[in-house]
Amino acid sequence: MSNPDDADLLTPVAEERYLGSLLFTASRTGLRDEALSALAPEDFADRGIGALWSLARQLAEERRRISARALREAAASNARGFVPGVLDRKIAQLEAVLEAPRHVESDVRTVWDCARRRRLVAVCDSIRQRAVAGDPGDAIRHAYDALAELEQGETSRPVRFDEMLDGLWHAIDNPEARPVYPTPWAELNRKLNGGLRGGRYYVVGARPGDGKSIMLHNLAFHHAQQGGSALVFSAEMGNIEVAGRMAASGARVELNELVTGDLAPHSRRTLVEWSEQHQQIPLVVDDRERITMGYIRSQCRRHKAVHGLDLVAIDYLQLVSSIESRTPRHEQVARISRECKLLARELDIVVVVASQLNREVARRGGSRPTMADLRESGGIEADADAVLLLARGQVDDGVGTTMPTDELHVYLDKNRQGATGQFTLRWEAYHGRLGN
Ligand SMILES: Nc1ncnc2c1ncn2[C@@H]1O[C@H](COP(=O)(O)OP(=O)(O)OP(=O)(O)O)[C@@H](O)[C@H]1O
Repeated sequence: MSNPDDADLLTPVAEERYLGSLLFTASRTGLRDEALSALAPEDFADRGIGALWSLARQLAEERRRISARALREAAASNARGFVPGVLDRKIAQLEAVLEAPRHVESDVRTVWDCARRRRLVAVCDSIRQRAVAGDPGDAIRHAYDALAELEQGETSRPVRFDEMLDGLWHAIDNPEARPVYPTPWAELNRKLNGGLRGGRYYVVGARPGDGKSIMLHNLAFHHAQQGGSALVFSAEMGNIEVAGRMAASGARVELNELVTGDLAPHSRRTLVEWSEQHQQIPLVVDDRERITMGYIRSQCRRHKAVHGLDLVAIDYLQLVSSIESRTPRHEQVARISRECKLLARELDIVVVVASQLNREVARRGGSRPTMADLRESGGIEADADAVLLLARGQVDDGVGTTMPTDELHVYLDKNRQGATGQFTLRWEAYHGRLGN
């Protein structure tokens, strides 16, 4: 703020005039209350005025009259403590620049605009500092994060009921404005009222080996095949392995042939043809092993800005590292889950996340998994818009043990926008796919 070019951002005159006219002359309390809720103490460049502002808010909340005397009394009883002489001078200063309350609205705008500019300048300064002194990759990620956070603060505000109704009617009359992305599975589409939607967070939970990755790969591939842009974070599996599974699934070639490289001539031909047809689909796999939500967020933002993005798949939640190494793991997982939800809302994209289940579920033997089994956090269940739990079908082999069948039971145990229920898919892991 020492740069002379920044002088306009300080706007002490507008601030003083604004607070003075608002506090001491505004007879219309509605106008005053609206202004008190529109600006926060930190929106003022002069910290003394910001402190007086928070006192005025306190008086308004207590339904007391705002006056110089009431402010002095409130300051005297405030735990933070105000220096009386300094406060008196500040109040006198405000009274000296008193103006008619008709300026209030334009002054609110001036103070608010300047506060936004100051925030933007502070963010630019921090980006510059990192660009000059830090790792360039980190600086770029920081820039994305910091600007997105700023933008989020700009756009999110409480919405009045009439505005909400306008939004609702707009959504009803323009269904194409909120696209639905069908999954490969008819029954799931029916239960989800057509398919997956932007802004929502879906969790797929299963025991190890029960098809979480297959489901995520099938979803992402299907989405990209329909022309939608998909980004898969595969901390568990390298990108060649993911490509192999997608190719086996799409071309209906045995996964074993791809894994061993021992392709029958017919399979090779099918695969060549399939590869030519699909090489341009908008699907990207990031197989970095150590990922954090910060990394995922910045990759998603960048991807969305450069290529567009509407579906992100994360395989799997418990492999996302936390930077808060001292907090208990269940709190870390709850936080990561919360951030997945925020990511979906902030970028208005589908976020699908695989999650491991607790060991308890294995000890219970054949019983089906429940949401309580989602490993390490009940937060996952609370945050998710929909929770799908997968379990291989089992039959008694006649000698006291069970054998897996070619069925995969899918339990939609949470569905924020529709009914819950259950359905069955065909287990075709040899092709890396789940069939209808
Ligand atoms: N070539 C293959 N042929 C037949 N089945 C296979 C083949 N490759 C993998 N599978 C089966 O696919 C399943 C793995 O599915 P998937 O990777 O989706 O499970 P997951 O739930 O993601 O497991 P994890 O929790 O270990 O990540 C296993 O049951 C495995 O036996």
